[in-house]
Amino acid sequence: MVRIKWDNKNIGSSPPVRRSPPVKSQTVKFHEVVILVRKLSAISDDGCDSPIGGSLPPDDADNVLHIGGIFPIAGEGGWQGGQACMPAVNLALDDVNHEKNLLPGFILKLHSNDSECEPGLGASVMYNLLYYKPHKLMLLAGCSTVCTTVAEAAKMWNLVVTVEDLEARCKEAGIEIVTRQSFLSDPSDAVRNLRRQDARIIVGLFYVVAARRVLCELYQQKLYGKSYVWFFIGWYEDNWFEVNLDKEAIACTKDQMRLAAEGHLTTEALMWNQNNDTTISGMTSEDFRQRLNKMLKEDGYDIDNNRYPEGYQEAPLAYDAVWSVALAFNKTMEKLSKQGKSLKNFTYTDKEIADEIYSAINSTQFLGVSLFMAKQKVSSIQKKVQPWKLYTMVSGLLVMDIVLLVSWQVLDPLQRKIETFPLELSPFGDDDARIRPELEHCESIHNNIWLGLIYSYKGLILVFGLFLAYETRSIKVKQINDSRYVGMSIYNVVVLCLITAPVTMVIASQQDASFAFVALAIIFCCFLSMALIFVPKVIEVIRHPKDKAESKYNPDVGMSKEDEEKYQKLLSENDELQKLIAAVRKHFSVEDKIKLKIISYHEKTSFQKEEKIKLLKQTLAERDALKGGSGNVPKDSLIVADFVTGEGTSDSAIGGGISVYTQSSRASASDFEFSGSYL
Ligand SMILES: NCCCC(=O)O
Repeated sequence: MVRIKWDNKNIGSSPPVRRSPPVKSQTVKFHEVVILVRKLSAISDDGCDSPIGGSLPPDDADNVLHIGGIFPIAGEGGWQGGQACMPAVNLALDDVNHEKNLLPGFILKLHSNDSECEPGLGASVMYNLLYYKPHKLMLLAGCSTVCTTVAEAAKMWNLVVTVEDLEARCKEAGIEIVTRQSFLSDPSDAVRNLRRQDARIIVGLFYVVAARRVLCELYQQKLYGKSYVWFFIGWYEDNWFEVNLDKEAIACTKDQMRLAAEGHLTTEALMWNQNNDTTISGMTSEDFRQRLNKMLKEDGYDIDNNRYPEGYQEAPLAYDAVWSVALAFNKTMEKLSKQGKSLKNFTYTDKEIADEIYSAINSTQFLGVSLFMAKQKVSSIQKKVQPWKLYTMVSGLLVMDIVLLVSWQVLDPLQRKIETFPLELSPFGDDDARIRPELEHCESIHNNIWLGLIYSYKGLILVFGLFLAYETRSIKVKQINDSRYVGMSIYNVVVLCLITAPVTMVIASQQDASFAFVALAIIFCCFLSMALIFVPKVIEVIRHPKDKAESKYNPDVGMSKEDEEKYQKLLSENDELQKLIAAVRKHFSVEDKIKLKIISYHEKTSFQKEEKIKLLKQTLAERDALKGGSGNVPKDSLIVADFVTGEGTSDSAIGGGISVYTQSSRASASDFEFSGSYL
């Protein structure tokens, strides 16, 4: 899922990563998921904003499905992608709500607030969304650092932290991580430590404002040039290292920044669907671009002069995210209506329905305006190789064998032939006796032609098998990840054939030796091939005996081995968390738990965040007082989904994924029961 983007308009196929041309950074695009945003406008009494889409029914109407959003719009220094994603979300909600075959009789309504890409504020927004009615079916968030906070505070998102994932992968690949540095606002000590540790390959995970500071610092401390390799996040604007220098009081000139940035590597997601296919909404991605541009122009952005708001690249992901939520709800509702139930009355204590929702989200596939969804459509198509096709192919090969062998037998049957040798003296010393050795052959008249025919046909299949194994060598799809073993088996067959064929020709006249040699070669070959194909499967079944039982969570999607392992890990962590939650629930009140969870997270972070905790605690206390101490979070439970990107800051970053969690009780914002796995 890697693409390389050489410039913003020319997103192409996959050339290898290499050093960038002068000044311009090269960009490797990674798969990116979805960020949703919502304008911080028209804030209503409940602390959240009014619905998108004009004259929608009131909050408590039976036909409204509520979702929550924590999105980055204002603020500085982080990622304010909501500026462009918000119009995309507006478009999507409008389209979804006007699609009469989708959620018939219901509309989707988003309640959101601005996190400013600030973790503390994000936690407060989350609290408000959970605390006030109406109950939200799902919570969406964007901006990695906020997602991390929400994940920590809510103790349920369990997303892979980027940095940790990167470290684990480096370890797997035998790459030693010399040091890991983080900083709050001044990177000089962090850069100095890198120099001290003699780090030469450095991965920087921070937002663009921090990136400019780091770049200037590494210029000052001379950590640039051919002796260093810097990796930065790729979604910064193209000339990020030479803009806003005065505004941000960067103590380097443009030339110095250019020099320091020379040759750095960046990674970025390919977000726009590159095909001109009509997508689920009836638009092509170009139609979507034009509609979005029109909205942005109306909002005052000078699109004609390439002045795009932040998050423009991610806008199709935001648009598709709303469609995926709507489709998943739709699927769940159809199932529920057959059982006389409704999504509207859903509580997450109902594990069965929670599983239905999770399964619906996991198996939702459509062609969207973003590459994320377009790629899903292409897909794990590959996975829809039906078993009957495989059976047909194997049967075809078998029929071919039968035809060849029968033709051989009918047209030129194998016959017993006797080869005689010159008379030999008797080994018993009898002068009157001579022995004539005879060798029985079982062959046809045109034996060599038939053998040549069969060898050529089998040889072709062997070569084709090698080709397939080579082509699928990097595919990690469970159903077809035999390629390595198939390759090894074919290699084994080829080597044994190359040895056995000439040897049997040479020793053909020594019948017993020839027979033994061929028989042993065949047995060894079959044994090894079958062991290579089946032993790993048996080991897999022994290691993950529960796989089959849990396949209901993900009936249509083939998971990679990696995803499966993550999934298993999450399931066991989930069990632990549930036990913990049950234990904690016995001892603390609802409000205590919310405070404790949020406080424990923030204790781990910065002074700045602690300040926000104080505010949050104050808010909680005020609300306690207002509600006479009985301010519970909504009685019904909540489903939370995360559509986040895969990058973040150096001390708190978050991996991409779509996760669904269910709140196991009305207890607290952080008491959630995880009920699914990553995509
Ligand atoms: N592509 C923008 C990602 C922003 C973030 O992860 O915070």
